[in-house]
Amino acid sequence: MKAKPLSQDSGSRRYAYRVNKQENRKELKHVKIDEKSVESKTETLDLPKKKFYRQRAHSNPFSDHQLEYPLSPEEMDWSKLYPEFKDPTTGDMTKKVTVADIGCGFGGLMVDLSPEFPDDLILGMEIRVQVTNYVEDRIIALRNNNIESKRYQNINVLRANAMKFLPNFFTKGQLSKMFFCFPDPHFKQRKHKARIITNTLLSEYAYVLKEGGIVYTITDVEDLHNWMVKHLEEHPLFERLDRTWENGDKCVSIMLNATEEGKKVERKKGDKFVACFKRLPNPSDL
Ligand SMILES: C[S@@+](CC[C@H](N)C(=O)[O-])C[C@H]1O[C@@H](n2cnc3c(N)ncnc32)[C@H](O)[C@@H]1O
Repeated sequence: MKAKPLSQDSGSRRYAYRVNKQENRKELKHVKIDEKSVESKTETLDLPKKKFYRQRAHSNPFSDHQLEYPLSPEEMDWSKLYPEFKDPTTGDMTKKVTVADIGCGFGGLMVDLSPEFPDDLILGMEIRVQVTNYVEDRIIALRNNNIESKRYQNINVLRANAMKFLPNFFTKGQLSKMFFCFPDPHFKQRKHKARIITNTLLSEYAYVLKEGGIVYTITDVEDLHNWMVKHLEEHPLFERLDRTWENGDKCVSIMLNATEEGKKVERKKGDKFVACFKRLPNPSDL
């Protein structure tokens, strides 16, 4: 008989850990923390451990993953992800998501962006289930452990295929920043169509980005960097920003150092290639 993977073997530590975290997640995920409970609250939550969230390195972006997504942005209930930003009297959100980390992986970029942009709602989109669960658990723990300062209330993650459903989540011109940090390189020629920057997808990114909004890209794979630059430069709605701009931008320095992939590249003393692009006005608006 074939052995079950550890994640499904009810006797394994990983299974027990995941079940426990899942219960926690169900209980804490959408809870707005009651300030009155702050004084009596002493329990700190441990940050999740990556070893319990292992899964395959890649997920096919063309598969049908049975993902949940709203029929239109109006149907999305953001208050579940950012309960602190729900107006208790009107029930409306006081802010909209304006920053998206596409393929956020383990969420390091959002964690570092959060205190720098406390008034922006930042959303990570991640296709892999266990990686998304890890980020959810990380944010639950960070919020819980920073109740008084209310830090990390402006970040959250959604399991989503960013190559398929972006306009279901965001209205036209909603975003001011989109990050593509160390995207999967899909090295083989026949797999290039699975890359997250393509002509068609760039038009979708241009739709959800506001005029003057920024696309940030970083990778350690030079060929992928050249690919992203070529496609973005060829697109009529994007213009590359120069090195001086990059050097003066706070997000570039965060992006260079905060992500888990970036740290891995750092340890191996690899190169990091950065390119940033500004969303231009639609020609019809000129
Ligand atoms: C190499 S990792 C980089 C993670 C993170 N940005 C970092 O720098 O540490 C690429 C991530 O993108 C995710 N991903 C790939 N295609 C995606 C898609 N279509 N939608 C959402 N996430 C995707 C992968 O699951 C993976 O976690």
